[in-house]
Amino acid sequence: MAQVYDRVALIGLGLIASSLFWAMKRGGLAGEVTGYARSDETRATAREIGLCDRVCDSAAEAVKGADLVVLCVPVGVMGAVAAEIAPHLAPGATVTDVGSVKADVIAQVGPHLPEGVHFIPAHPLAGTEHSGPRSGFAELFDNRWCLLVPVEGTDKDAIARLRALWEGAGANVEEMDAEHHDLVLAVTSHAPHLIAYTMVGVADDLRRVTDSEVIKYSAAGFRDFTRIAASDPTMWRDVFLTNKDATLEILGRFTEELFALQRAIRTGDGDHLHAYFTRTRAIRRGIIEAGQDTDAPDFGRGARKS
Ligand SMILES: NC(=O)c1ccc[n+]([C@@H]2O[C@H](COP(=O)([O-])OP(=O)(O)OC[C@H]3O[C@@H](n4cnc5c(N)ncnc54)[C@H](O)[C@@H]3O)[C@@H](O)[C@H]2O)c1
Ligand SMILES: O=C(O)C(=O)C[C@]1(C(=O)O)C=C[C@@H](O)C=C1
Repeated sequence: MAQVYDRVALIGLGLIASSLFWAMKRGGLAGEVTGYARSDETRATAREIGLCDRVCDSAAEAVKGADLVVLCVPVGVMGAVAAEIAPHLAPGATVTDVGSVKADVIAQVGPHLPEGVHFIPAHPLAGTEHSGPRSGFAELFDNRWCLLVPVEGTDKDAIARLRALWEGAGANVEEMDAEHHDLVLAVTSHAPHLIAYTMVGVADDLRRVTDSEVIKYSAAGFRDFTRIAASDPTMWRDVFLTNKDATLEILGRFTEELFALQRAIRTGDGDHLHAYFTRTRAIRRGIIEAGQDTDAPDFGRGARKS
């Protein structure tokens, strides 16, 4: 695969940055990759495991001369990091991010960037419940979506280059506008995470009553909830605080449906329950038939490493 950028800087060295680093190395997509993380400990780990060609002690040093800068920090601090790096960006460089929320990140970052720097927000729809510099792996983005959310008037060549990077990292790339992105992700990722957090919290409360039975006998569905609920607290706190409106809109609809199901159970309305579950089963089958579940063994892609 051809090199896409001469110099890439990764700011924040956790799951997504480390996965992108290994994917870039696998594909020969970047010349030199520099990296910076806020904590001494993370930088020391990165040096120890060879994460980045050069680990820098400041964000300013990491972005110096870079033609691509990737912000891989929690969405709540994107603006502060952008302010820190802005004076040190090379003219003509591209700044992108991997944040799970887009409108708020655009509002935070955009105002800090100087004229002549291209800003192309992005979001790879791939992750695990693990975090930190040791958690990444080169295959994370294989056959996953990466959404680019360019603001109006962005340079087409700069977009094409970022697209080539993500495709080289294994992802399928599409463009979307920020508001739509945030609503779609509220349905497919943010609200489901909140529900998982809540369900595990409920079980934990119950555990105090029934000793360790909830954990001991936990079935597959609940185990999946516990995996999701083990995700990084800082990342998810920031996701909910920055995608507030869309998440509250979806949770409102969720609550209405839940009340309707609750009522059907109380009144013994089996027809309602059966019709509802038939509809949801068809949705799952539609996803599988469209080949969009990369975890499904039906497609021979194997289970995802996490
Ligand atoms: N984990 C996922 O499933 C997933 C998937 C797609 C996108 N994202 C997004 O990617 C971004 C990174 O998530 P991650 O899972 O890699 O998190 P992570 O916790 O593994 O890594 C975050 C890194 O940012 C560093 N950091 C935090 N604040 C900083 C600051 N002010 N300056 C410099 N470094 C700082 C942390 O020390 C850490 O190295 C987030 O915006 C998240 O929303 C996460
Ligand atoms: O598989 C997981 O652990 C994830 O939660 C990954 C997941 C998701 O919801 O699908 C989480 C947050 C992202 O912004 C993108 C991907």
